[in-house]
Amino acid sequence: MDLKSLLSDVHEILADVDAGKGFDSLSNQEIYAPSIQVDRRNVYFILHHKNEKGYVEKSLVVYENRLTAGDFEARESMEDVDSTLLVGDLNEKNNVALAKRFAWIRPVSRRNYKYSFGLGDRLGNASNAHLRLFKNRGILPVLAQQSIRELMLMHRTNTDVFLSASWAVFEEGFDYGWGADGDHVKTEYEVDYAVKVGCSMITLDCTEVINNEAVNLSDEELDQRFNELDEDQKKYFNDTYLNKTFKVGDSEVHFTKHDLEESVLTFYDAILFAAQIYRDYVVPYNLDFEISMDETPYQTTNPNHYFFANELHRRGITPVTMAPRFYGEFQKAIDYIGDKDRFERELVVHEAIAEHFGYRLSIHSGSDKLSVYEIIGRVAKNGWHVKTAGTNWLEACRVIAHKDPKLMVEMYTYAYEHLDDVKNFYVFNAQTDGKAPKPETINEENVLSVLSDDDGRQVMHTMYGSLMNLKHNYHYVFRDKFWDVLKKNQDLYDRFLNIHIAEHIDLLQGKYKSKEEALDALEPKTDISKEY
Ligand SMILES: O=C(O)[C@@H](O)[C@H](O)[C@H](O)C(=O)CO
Repeated sequence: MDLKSLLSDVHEILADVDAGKGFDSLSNQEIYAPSIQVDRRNVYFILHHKNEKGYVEKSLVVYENRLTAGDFEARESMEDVDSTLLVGDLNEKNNVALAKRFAWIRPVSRRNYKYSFGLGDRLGNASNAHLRLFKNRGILPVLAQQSIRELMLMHRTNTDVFLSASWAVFEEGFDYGWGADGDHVKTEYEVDYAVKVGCSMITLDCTEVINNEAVNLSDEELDQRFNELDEDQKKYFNDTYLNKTFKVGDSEVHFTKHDLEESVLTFYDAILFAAQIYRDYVVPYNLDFEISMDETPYQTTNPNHYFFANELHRRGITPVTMAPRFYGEFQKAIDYIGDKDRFERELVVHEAIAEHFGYRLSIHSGSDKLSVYEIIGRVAKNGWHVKTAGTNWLEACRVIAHKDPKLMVEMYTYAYEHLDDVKNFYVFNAQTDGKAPKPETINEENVLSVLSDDDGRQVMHTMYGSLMNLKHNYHYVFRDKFWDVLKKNQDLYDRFLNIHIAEHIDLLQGKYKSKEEALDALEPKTDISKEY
């Protein structure tokens, strides 16, 4: 690296600051201008250098008083008067050093934000595009959001997820605030893991402690099971809820005997677990707390939701968000399935319950649900948290389908033929309905169509781990080729991400009133891949 030339770049930046100029005409165009930070006479920025392979290599440049510059790990450096100019990697040590200087590269709670959006980035290279889209939108992006399931299947660590998000925040100069979610944590071990990495939020997934048998019991069986409880428990539950109607906003929630007994037998274990995690982790670490029950096989009724929220409230617990399992199907990678009118009617009551107890609703598997975002945006007046994740991975697959269709055909074929790999991790239509495009019908000319087919999308959405970690003779079968294509086409990936997530938030924020209107406005009318 030509350090003398970099030193003149630093002096040019300082001169621009003194002259009150911006950084839009710097001599060195490898300086990524949004990353420039100037603090007194100290200067920090990220360099983008395109190497011979066509990959963008990123380096951190720091010009800081020599008495403190030792916090950073330099690849190379030089002294200049009382300062040190150094060039380093975007690694954990340098991220920690920067966080001492810029607190906003550390995640914050969603507590003070009305709108927040989960952007699970399975590959670790989507956050820059996301941040450029979220600037000035008034939505807190939860950039670091990978479930334990995704970490395990992708062979990633939460540290990697956290750092790739934090570096993107610095690089884009995004000081509005961002979140890091220990997503779908189910045990104390997983909660502790998320906390110790530095997550600002946990999504406590109660699936394992929710009793799903209760919902299938007859009234007699339910009553028999309920009457096995301690006398004082039964007295409390009956006195508090039986045949009671609770007013929440303009709505009401009524508890029949069935509602009460089903709610207790289904959720009381989960309530006690959530209360314990709250006591042992949320309070001590001042965590942003989300409770999710969206991956249970049965819908969360309005009485179920009220019961859960009220029992938390009695214990002095108010989550930031709660994720019931709403009416209808919120499956991975495809639009909402169900009666939208009934979805809206019940969402209104769920929203009233959330407002009554002081939290927001969280919409899980929120990606691609374009047909109900207008409803959610309009009904959730208290604000919303929408969580997407695998949908960004599919936009990376879109780059592959455009730039290396042969590779995409091979990946889809493998995913289709090995779909059983994920049968213990996900539940989706493509596993059973036999509608996914058959590999023998897919070729280099039509492989892109897989990403606009519901079942094809679900096959690719869930098989990310199998695809990226498959080896033959100790070599990765797809991973290295996948990354080679993606790194050479990061700009195209960023463009696809921007279009795709804009469709989500423009509908949620009411810019467009229907899925059709949003797609017509945002979906390219030509093959934009040819521009890259
Ligand atoms: O695949 C996963 O485990 C995640 O994408 C998870 O489903 C996601 O974080 C979520 O809950 C919202 O889509």
